[in-house]
Amino acid sequence: MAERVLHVDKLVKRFGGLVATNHAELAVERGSIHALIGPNGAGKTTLIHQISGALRPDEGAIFFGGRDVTRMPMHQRALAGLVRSYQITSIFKKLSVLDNLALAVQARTGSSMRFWAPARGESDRYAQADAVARRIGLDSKLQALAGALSHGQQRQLELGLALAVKPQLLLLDEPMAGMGPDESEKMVELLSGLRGEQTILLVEHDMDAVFRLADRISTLVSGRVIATGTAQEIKDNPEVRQAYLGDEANHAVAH
Ligand SMILES: Nc1ncnc2c1ncn2[C@@H]1O[C@H](COP(=O)(O)OP(=O)(O)OP(=O)(O)O)[C@@H](O)[C@H]1O
Repeated sequence: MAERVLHVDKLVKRFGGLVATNHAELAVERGSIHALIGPNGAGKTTLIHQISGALRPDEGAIFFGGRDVTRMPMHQRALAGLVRSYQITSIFKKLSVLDNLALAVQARTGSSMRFWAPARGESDRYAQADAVARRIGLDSKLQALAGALSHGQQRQLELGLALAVKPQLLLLDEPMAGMGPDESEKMVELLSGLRGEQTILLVEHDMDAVFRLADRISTLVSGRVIATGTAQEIKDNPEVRQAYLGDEANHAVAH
């Protein structure tokens, strides 16, 4: 069995009388793209917040790289490689694509204060930034100002900023949100290209994208993970289909 990067064990989160996370179980394997789906209000955001450290669970545990991080503050989790996109760096619109990426590389290497570091440090950072630009399909836009990019390209750059930090696990919250069909398609292609080399836990409402991208899918209903499996197993699962009845996503699940 592949190594588990993340293991969520019987997690419980209550808001007053509401059980938003109900003994949720989740295991993410290294190198996989794992999607978390569920109807509106199922508790996806609440679960992701507990994994990133923004919210503290009432019961249960979260293991990251085999280490219990349940009580670890958010910034320490990020330093350990558990990174939510937008958490560490955000786009500087007046800087070029390449400069944005070089700054994100620097955020990881933490060398901003080492002004006496050899000049090679800077050329290394730019070489790494250039490599990330190619992975996110912006290698023809290296000198463009980030603010001049299209909406879809800015989302690609945001993905690049997260990748530049070299996370052990990247939490991606709705990467396709607000995108048109062409931009979504581009993002699906880029994320597919990361398969095997970047572990991703993805929350996404676009079921078509989820079914194409995810190696494994966990379905959350009323705070509980009712099923985990491949896209086909999830599509064929009667409980999942039942949970989506009446939801706009039912169409996507049923096809
Ligand atoms: N801070 C809070 N205080 C009280 N209730 C909350 C809070 N945050 C979330 N909830 C409730 O917890 C439940 C789960 O919400 P959550 O936002 O995690 O679901 P979701 O699956 O992310 O939904 P969506 O797909 O609509 O974004 C909902 O009933 C929501 O109203």
